[in-house]
Amino acid sequence: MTNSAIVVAGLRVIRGGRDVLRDLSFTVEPGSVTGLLGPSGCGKTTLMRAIVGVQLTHGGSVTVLGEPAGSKPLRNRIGYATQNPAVYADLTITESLRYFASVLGAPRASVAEVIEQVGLTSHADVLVGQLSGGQRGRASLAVALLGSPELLVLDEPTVGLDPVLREHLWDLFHRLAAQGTTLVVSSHVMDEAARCTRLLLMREGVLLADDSPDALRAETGQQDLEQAFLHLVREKEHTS
Ligand SMILES: Nc1ncnc2c1ncn2[C@@H]1O[C@H](COP(=O)(O)OP(=O)(O)OP(=O)(O)O)[C@@H](O)[C@H]1O
Repeated sequence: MTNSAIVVAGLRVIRGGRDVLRDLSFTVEPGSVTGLLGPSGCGKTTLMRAIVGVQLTHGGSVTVLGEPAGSKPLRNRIGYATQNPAVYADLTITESLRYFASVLGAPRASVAEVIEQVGLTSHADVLVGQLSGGQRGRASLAVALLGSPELLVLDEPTVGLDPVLREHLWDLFHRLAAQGTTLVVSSHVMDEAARCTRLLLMREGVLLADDSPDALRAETGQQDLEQAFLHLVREKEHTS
């Protein structure tokens, strides 16, 4: 328990007067790729915000790498890529990353490395404002990778990408995990679930499942993870 990368206990968040996260509890092990999956609006982004410490919470606790979420010692240990790419339109990819590297105190040499990791080397000198949405998203992911953070929290990093690029990024996520990085990756596309070591399936602010893809298949008797998710939804509706 003490070695968990993330410990969430009884987390409650209210947004816009509504209970958005309701008494969530789970742990995330170091070096895992945890998929946060569920329909649009179920609370994935809110949970990620709570993990990185930028979300006002209304109960429970979130402990990250042994520290309270949002505390100062965590600042350089977490990389967070939001759904809205946070890179400057009037700088090139390389210029943007050099800027963020200096802010984070990351080595300048890591700039070319993270650009290569997200498959943007051929666009390194293109202005961010001239990139496609998917390319901008990858530039933002490159910022999150700077400084080799111990925990990467990635909000829908593969949205809008073609299958080849998605494969490339999932390979990268698993390579990073094999080196000890912990990754939490959200998606509302169930076909990405099979790529995770572990799944947190959410619906309406609660966890429907917290298991490996194989355990989920075995538990529900469904090979297809989308069907497994539907099975759990129906089961929950019967019991509530
Ligand atoms: N700034 C806000 N103010 C009030 N309510 C909000 C705000 N942002 C999100 N919400 C509400 O919180 C709930 C959870 O939103 P959240 O963004 O966490 O969902 P999500 O699962 O990440 O969705 P998506 O997959 O569409 O990104 C939604 O009902 C949403 O309407």
